[in-house]
Amino acid sequence: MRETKAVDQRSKWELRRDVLAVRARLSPNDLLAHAQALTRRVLELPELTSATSVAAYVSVGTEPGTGPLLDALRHRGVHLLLPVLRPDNDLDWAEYEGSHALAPAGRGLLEPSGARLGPDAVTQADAVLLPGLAVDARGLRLGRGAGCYDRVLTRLATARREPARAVLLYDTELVERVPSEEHDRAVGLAVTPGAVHRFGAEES
Ligand SMILES: Nc1nc2c(c(=O)[nH]1)N(C=O)[C@@H](CNc1ccc(C(=O)N[C@@H](CCC(=O)O)C(=O)O)cc1)CN2
Ligand SMILES: Nc1ncnc2c1ncn2[C@@H]1O[C@H](COP(=O)(O)OP(=O)(O)OP(=O)(O)O)[C@@H](O)[C@H]1O
Repeated sequence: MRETKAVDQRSKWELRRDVLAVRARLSPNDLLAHAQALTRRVLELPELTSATSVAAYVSVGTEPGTGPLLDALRHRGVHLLLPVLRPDNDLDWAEYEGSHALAPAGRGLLEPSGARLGPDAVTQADAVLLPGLAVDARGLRLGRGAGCYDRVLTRLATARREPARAVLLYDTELVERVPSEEHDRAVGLAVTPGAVHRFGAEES
């Protein structure tokens, strides 16, 4: 049991390293083109066209770009929540009030400067957009390893909330299997610049 855990941790670490190495090779032009394509696909999702409140995040570095998406959703009148990383790796939330109201935070993140609404604020969202490094055919995702979004998914389940949950990735980050642990919970969707993937119960 202990040994299996150690093997899983190692394979998670290796997959994270490989994905980040591929991302590091993206040019500024690639990043822009992918962000635009991703924005189009997310905006077209029926789950998003009907949403009045969406929990999203501000992409940084070589992550699939969410900047244009945040502004388009805000323009639609959507109430947008953005995460604020707490010292215990849980996420607090604050409203997106435009790019001028984002401030540099720890770990290279950009966070909203407005009032903190508390970790439970995410349970009020109609849709949650999650960062990630890979997702598999079961909808299980691999994140950066702090467990922030594992906690979010647990919090939604505890509150018996089932908002649409979509992880935003590049096309190459859909894999057959990610190493998973008992605390991992599946998401229903993965959106990449090239496609929308639906998993499990949300499959159509
Ligand atoms: N843009 C964005 N915002 C986000 C996340 C994310 O993945 N991306 N998060 C997702 O949970 C939460 C913040 N959690 C984080 C947890 C760990 C690290 C981290 O390990 N950073 C590295 C440096 C960044 C890198 O990987 O290049 C570090 O500090 O060593 C970053 C964010 C909420 N906001
Ligand atoms: N619901 C939870 N509550 C508290 N801690 C949790 C929860 N889920 C996972 N964790 C802890 O978070 C740590 C990292 O988990 P894991 O490797 O699955 O992260 P990840 O999915 O890659 O990252 P993230 O969720 O931040 O994107 C683990 O040590 C785990 O114990």
